Amino acid sequence: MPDKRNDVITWDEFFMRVAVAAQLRSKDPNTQVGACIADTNHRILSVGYNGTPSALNDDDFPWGVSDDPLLDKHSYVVHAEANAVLNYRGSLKDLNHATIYVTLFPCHECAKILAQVGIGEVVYLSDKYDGTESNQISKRILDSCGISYRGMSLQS
Ligand SMILES: O=c1ccn([C@H]2C[C@H](O)[C@@H](COP(=O)(O)O)O2)c(=O)[nH]1
Ligand SMILES: [Zn+2]
Repeated sequence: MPDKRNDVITWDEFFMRVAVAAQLRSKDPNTQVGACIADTNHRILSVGYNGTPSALNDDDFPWGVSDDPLLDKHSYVVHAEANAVLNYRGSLKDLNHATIYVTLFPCHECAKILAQVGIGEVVYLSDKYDGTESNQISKRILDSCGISYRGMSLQS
């Protein structure tokens, strides 16, 4: 009888790899973001990545940045975390105490959404906007709502 495999990847690594796979779908040329929401029973509830609303033709919208909001991609992109919440087909109360795995630390707008649906923990790969205004507001929101957050890295 062969022994069972024990060197399997951790749950953290599994869910983060799902988030990394999701970000591969992003058309953003500068920053691709993926998100995976898992419940306390290690079940994946939802996945999302940053992109324009699906009803828009993303060829008709800018992918660069501009001082003119009409010509700036940020005006049209739905963030990965928001998409992961919006893509969930069940009752939003299922997201209570769930963990979101994100490839980029959530901005303050996403932090508000995560707080509102009761996410319990944020696990992130990159915090490349650490110290920016949005990042500081995001951490203030998460701290105030008792949402824990921690960084992790993936083995290559
Ligand atoms: O919480 C976040 C923050 C940002 N995003 C998305 C939005 C944009 O598509 C990119 C950021 O582009 P930059 O060129 O780095 O400004 O990331 C997100 O999905 N979630
Ligand atoms: Zn965001």
